[in-house]
Amino acid sequence: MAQYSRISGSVGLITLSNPPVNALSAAVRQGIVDTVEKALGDPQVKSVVICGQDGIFCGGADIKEFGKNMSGPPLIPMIHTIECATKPMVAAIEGSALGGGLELALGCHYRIAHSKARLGLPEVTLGLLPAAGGSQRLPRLIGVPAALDLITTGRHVTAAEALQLGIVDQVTDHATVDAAVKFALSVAGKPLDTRRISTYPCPHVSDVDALCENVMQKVRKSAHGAIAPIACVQAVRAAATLPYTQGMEREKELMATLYTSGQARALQYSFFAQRAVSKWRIPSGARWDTSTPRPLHKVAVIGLGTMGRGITVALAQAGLPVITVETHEKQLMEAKRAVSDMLNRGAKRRGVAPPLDKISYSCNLQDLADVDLVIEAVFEDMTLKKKVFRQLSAVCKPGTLLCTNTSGLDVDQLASQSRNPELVVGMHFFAPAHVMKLLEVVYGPQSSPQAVATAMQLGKKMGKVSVAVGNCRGFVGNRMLKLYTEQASFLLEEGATPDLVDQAIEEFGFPMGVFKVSDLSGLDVGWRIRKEEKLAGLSVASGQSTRIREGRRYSPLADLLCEQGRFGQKTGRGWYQYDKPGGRVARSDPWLHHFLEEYRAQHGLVARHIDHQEVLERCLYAMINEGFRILEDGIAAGPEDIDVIYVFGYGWPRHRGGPMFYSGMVGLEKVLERLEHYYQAHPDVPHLQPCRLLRRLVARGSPPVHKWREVIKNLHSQL
Ligand SMILES: C/C=C(\C)C(=O)SCCNC(=O)CCNC(=O)[C@H](O)C(C)(C)COP(=O)(O)OP(=O)(O)OC[C@H]1O[C@@H](n2cnc3c(N)ncnc32)[C@H](O)[C@@H]1OP(=O)(O)O
Repeated sequence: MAQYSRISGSVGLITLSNPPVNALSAAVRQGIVDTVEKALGDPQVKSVVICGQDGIFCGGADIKEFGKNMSGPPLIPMIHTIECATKPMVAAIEGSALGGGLELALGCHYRIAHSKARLGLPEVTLGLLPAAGGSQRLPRLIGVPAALDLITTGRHVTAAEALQLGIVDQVTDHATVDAAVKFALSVAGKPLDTRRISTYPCPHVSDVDALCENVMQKVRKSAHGAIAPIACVQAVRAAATLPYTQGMEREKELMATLYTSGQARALQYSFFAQRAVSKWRIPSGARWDTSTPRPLHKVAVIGLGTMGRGITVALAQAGLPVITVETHEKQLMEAKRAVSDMLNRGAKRRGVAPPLDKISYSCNLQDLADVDLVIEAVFEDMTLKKKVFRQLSAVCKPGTLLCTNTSGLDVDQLASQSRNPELVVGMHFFAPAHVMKLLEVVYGPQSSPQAVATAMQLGKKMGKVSVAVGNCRGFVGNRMLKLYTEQASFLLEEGATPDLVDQAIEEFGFPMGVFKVSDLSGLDVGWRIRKEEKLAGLSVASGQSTRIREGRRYSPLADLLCEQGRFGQKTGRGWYQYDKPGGRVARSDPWLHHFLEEYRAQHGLVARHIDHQEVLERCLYAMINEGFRILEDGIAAGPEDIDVIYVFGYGWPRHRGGPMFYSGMVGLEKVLERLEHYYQAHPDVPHLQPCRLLRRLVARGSPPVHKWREVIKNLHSQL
């Protein structure tokens, strides 16, 4: 797992070999120990180059080994031996040097990187810290402020930035190993005392305590309860204040707490879940590795409201020529200005030229005759969307893929409007579409493998995490969200306040509570949909109780607020009050509390004490139960799909893995027991009734989440 050869007469070349990313598995570590010993013991070898096979230096520790019994040589002494070597050790960095890979390179005396290489210590994203000396060597090499930035965020830096920071000694545009060998020849025999990073004093910072405290506060605010970023700050502080050996002890202590934490498990699960969803397969049998996407030369977006604009920006930034269509010239020009502004701002941030020339603007649908794919982003109205699909079907060339950006309407109904329903899929983007990472690709029973593959690949090209899901009301994300928001409203009826509910949810780790999100997105959006569904407004059947719809409990609270013109931030009033329409800072609203009291009195409801635990159980378990139903229905292929959707699209705290993973952490028996309890207390809320899959999993001894697919398969085969 590490190959050894001697080249140019006196350079020992060690090549890490563990495709695809040369992760430091037990075998690779053993290989490094053996080959380093060989190189150091060979009198003909005067210097050594360490590189990785297939254009990648090393992706770090083998994450698959985490949580298993440790075998093979540990990293710390291995890197220490390299640093102590009396022959110059040179790291030749191509592709990536991440985590343990960069720590290995920091143990070397010199680092030469290819200009396209990326370097970083992303352990924090896996719930860990760079515990193979990285937290102690990096601050000594580049200073405490820069090390704090890299280690607490886990961000990857380019070779150019790495050179500027002093992480690498040389950057090359040519063959990296050749450059490193040449360099190794030039430094053979030179003293190494000044090249051992662990012996460096940490560069002085005037008030290290204040600096660390400042970063700690920032990290606490953005971490939403994640513990690894905090441990990272503590480890770097140790580097700044303690001698190296004591700093290493502190690094070890901090790592011991993180390594066994549920958060590390959740984040590592999330890492693999994100990759698993790209290997999609759908009930028709089509799958990622046997379906060929269609090449896209030109794409179109119809409808330039908020969503259409964001999608256009994301497409242009991905380098795709886009033609956009709006009905009226005035709206088209307004949208053009907004899109250009967004592109200019994005380009300025990234230091590149804005891709303005990728976009053309039109008011004529006929201009779409030659596009390969259209994303329809018109108003969320089935009649309008159907009309657009009929028109597109008539205008576009044969083979054009028609995609709808609906957030929950029936994709099959839209497909039925097209001459080629097999070429229709949903592409559900999340607002703002040029920022949010999630894309739900919604397939119907007729969607061709090529249509799904093309939408999935387009999502990837746009930098999205794409998840293939089946067609149902709300798809995966919004279908589950409905249960969560519904429980939140019921809790208000029973005695809670928006402030209490949001506080519980934010303490759990969501960046924003359910009511703050509702104020931000606008209460009128849901109100319009509920009116269309005849759940709210004048079309509610007369004689219908205010709090019952279709025989189930219904909370009209949001409708009542809308009737008062309280649409959220945009009107300056919603579940909270704001200093002005468009204001962003939510303040508790005495009017709302009084309104809730009156509402309860009017409906004979007696307010009771509700604690954070109940808020979480009611809101989250109702949503999780629906997640199990979604798996039962085959709408999502596995729990990973649901979890990725929630982490990337709905602010679910990543260090809690996702709703399905979280249910496993809580214990499926407990989730089942609490749902049974709440269903008994609220028999008029059928969604609280534990679903079959949850019961089946508990009956099977609550297997870990990676085993659920087997149980789901068995359940499906019995249906
Ligand atoms: C203590 C802790 C220490 C010392 C650590 O080092 S923790 C690990 C730190 N390293 C990382 O966090 C890097 C993780 N990997 C990546 O960021 C990326 O994979 C990459 C930038 C290295 C390559 O990206 P890309 O080309 O897009 O490829 P994929 O991400 O799709 O990965 C390809 C497959 O490799 C598997 N993989 C990647 N890294 C690791 C790893 N460190 N250990 C084990 N396996 C890894 C990944 O899961 C993909 O597998 P498949 O899906 O193809 O089965």
